[in-house]
Amino acid sequence: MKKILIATNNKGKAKDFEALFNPYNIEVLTLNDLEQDIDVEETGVTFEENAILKAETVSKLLGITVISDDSGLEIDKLNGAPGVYSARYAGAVKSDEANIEKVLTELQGVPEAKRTARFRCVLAVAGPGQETVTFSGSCEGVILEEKRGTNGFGYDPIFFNPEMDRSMAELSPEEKGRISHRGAALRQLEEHLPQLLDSIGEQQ
Ligand SMILES: O=c1[nH]c(=O)c2ncn([C@@H]3O[C@H](COP(=O)(O)OP(=O)(O)OP(=O)(O)O)[C@@H](O)[C@H]3O)c2[nH]1
Ligand SMILES: [Mg+2]
Repeated sequence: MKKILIATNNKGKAKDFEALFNPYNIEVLTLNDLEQDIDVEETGVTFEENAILKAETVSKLLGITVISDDSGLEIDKLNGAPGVYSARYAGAVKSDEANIEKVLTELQGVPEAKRTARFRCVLAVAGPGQETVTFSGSCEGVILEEKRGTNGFGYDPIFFNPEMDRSMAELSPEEKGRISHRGAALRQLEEHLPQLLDSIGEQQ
């Protein structure tokens, strides 16, 4: 079985990637599976900058081809916040719970029609001797007034997807993959898959 390293420490993302790579018979590994601790500082101001930064840093460090994911939630009423700061919106320590509370407080009293938002995801593929490439996807939705569902991670319980008529956290990983920002970006990456499989094949 081929293996691909996703340059992430986020276990929720890892589950999304597993659902998306399973059909290709590719095993998903993340930075949590390595012995050394790697945490790249995200100094970029766009998803693309951060995705490239994470992929290139980890690829150079390990000398292999990796995929990174930089993603986040943009809420129109909050002028696009939390955006690239989604992971640590409520403070330096990453807490999905505290982030959700902060968003719900900021949107208190805002009617449904003005609670529009989208998830964005940029994937970067970097490898030795290869030009880094990026792929992006987005997913439109509405911020709920309270949490619904227990699947997924991050803001999934308060992100309602009109297409599925459920919150992201009420979807199975496969259902989420069909409509999510990450799924959309990965389908873009599909065109690059032969090249990607070639480069990860050589690192077995
Ligand atoms: O409900 C959600 N469903 C999703 O599908 C999703 N995708 C991203 N996010 C949010 O955006 C941050 C990413 O920030 P981020 O790209 O810097 O990742 P991260 O710091 O969590 O891990 P790493 O990959 O950097 O190691 C995450 O923590 C989440 O808060 C999501 N929330
Ligand atoms: Mg991060």
